[in-house]
Amino acid sequence: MRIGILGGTFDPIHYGHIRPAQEVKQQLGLDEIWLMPNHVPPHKQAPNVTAAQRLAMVAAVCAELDGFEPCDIEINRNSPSYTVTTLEQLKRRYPQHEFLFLLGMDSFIGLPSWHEWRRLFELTNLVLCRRPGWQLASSDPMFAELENRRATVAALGSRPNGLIFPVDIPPQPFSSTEIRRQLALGRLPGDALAPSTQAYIRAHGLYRR
Ligand SMILES: Nc1ncnc2c1ncn2[C@@H]1O[C@H](COP(=O)(O)OP(=O)(O)OP(=O)(O)O)[C@@H](O)[C@H]1O
Ligand SMILES: O=C(O)c1ccc[n+]([C@@H]2O[C@H](COP(=O)([O-])O)[C@@H](O)[C@H]2O)c1
Repeated sequence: MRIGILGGTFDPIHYGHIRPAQEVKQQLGLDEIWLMPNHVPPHKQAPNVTAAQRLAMVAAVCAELDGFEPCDIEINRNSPSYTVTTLEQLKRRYPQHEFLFLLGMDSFIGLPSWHEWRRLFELTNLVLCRRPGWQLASSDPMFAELENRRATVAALGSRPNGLIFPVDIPPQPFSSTEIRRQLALGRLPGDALAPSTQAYIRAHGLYRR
């Protein structure tokens, strides 16, 4: 199977995660998307709710979507969720699958700060999703990286690593930070959250001040 992995803190999961992943699955004809919450985010403060709660919200969303699965490999590893470590673990555990790693433009611009980031290109292909508010300047070192590794859908199907596919998707102007801010003010941003996520947040009283 060809599987797209979207890793994230998902604090909480929102349509800026879900819709790009759906588009990627459809445009690339992937068999599945795995949504993978991290345990210890390498570059962020500790999440606002527990890992189990973030995974539960992700799992509820996956249950409503065809071909979406939650992946708990990082949650079950009690060490920083470095993506290269995870990809090696996934490849060992599922040698029969091909994995592609999905990420938004903000993550891509920050890639040089990731643990052993160049090894990502030995392990996988990247699918780059645009994100409102994040533009790749031609002076950015990642601009040249993208141009050197830019792939078509056909090329992506012929090589398992080293390529970047920038996917054309409708922009999704959502972020977990803004959603947490709204929730702390007592507002439920219904346009940004799946019904199951809204229900979980309400039932567990999450993100209140
Ligand atoms: N609106 C969006 N459009 C495209 N990609 C997104 C969007 N929101 C998040 N992503 C991508 O999804 C992955 C996981 O994101 P994450 O869980 O950190 O959400 P976030 O909204 O950026 O969170 P926070 O606001 O807490 O930083 C990252 O690769 C990120 O770039
Ligand atoms: O490997 C790293 O050093 C690394 C640094 C920052 C982020 N990541 C991964 O990138 C994904 C998105 O991260 P975040 O912080 O935007 O939620 C998630 O799977 C993180 O574990 C990975």
